[in-house]
Amino acid sequence: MNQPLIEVQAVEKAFGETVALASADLTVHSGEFVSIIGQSGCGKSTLLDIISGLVGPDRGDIFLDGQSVLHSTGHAGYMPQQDVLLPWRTIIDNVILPLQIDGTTKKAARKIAQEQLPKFGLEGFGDRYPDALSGGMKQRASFLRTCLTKKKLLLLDEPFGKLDALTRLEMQQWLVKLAHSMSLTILFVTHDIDEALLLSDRIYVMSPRPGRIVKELHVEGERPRSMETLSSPQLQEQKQTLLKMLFDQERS
Ligand SMILES: Nc1ncnc2c1ncn2[C@@H]1O[C@H](COP(=O)(O)OP(=O)(O)OP(=O)(O)O)[C@@H](O)[C@H]1O
Repeated sequence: MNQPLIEVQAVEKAFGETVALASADLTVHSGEFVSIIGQSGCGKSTLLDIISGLVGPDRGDIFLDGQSVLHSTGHAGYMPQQDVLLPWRTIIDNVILPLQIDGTTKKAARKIAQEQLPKFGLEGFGDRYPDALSGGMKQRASFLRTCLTKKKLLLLDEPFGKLDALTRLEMQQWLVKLAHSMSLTILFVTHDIDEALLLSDRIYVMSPRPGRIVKELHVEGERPRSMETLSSPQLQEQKQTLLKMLFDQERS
C-alpha cells in the first residue's frame, strides 16, 4: 500500500504516575475509515489528543503525508466526546466557526454551510439554537462543523456514545453512507464492536491502560455495509474474535 495519510509511531504518554499510553503505532490511509476500540480509560482519547496536536507525547512521532506534525495543530479536524456547540450561537453560526477562523466572511461561510445542511439532516434548522435540537441532530451539527474544517483527516471520539440506542443506529447508518459518498478519511474511537464492524475498513484493538495496540483487524467485505451484513458468518466470527480479545484482557 502507498504512504499512509497519517502514521503514529511508538507514541507514549504519562500523566504524572499514570501511564496512559505505553506505545501506540497505527496508520490511516487516505479514504479509509479506521476504528480504535478498547476499554474505558485505556488511552483512546489521549491518543486522539496527541494525533490532533492538543497534547504532546513523551516519546514517539506523528507523520502526516510523511512529514512530522509533532507539536503542531491544525492538521486534523477533531470532534471530541462532549457536545461542544456554543449555546448562544445558532446552528448555522456554530458550524461556520472553522470557516470564519480561516478568514471566510460570515456571509460566504453561511452560504457554504447552508448548502450542506440537507446532507447532514439539518435542513430548516440552521437558525435554531442547539437547545432546540435532538441529541442526534446536535451530533450531526458537530460533525458538519468538523467536516467544514476541510482537513484531510477527521478524528471522531465516540460521537454516538451518549445517544439512545435507536438514534445511535440511525446515526450509524447515516454515517456509513456519508463517509462513503464524501470519501472521508476517519479515525474513530468507539466502545461498540458492532459499530466498529459496520463502519470500518480496519479496527485497532487497544490493551487496558497503559494502552498499546494489540491487534489490527481488516473487516471482511467492502464498505458501505448494511446492518444486515453484521449477521453474516464472516462478521460474526470477527465479532467473536474482538469480544474474546477485549474480555480476555479484562480477566488477565
Ligand atoms: N489530563 C490528564 N491528566 C491526568 N490524567 C489523565 C489526563 N487525561 C487522561 N488521563 C488519564 O489517562 C488515562 C487514559 O485516559 P483516556 O481519556 O485517554 O482514556 P479513554 O480510553 O479515552 O477512556 P474512555 O473510553 O472512558 O473515554 C486515564 O487513566 C485518565 O484518567
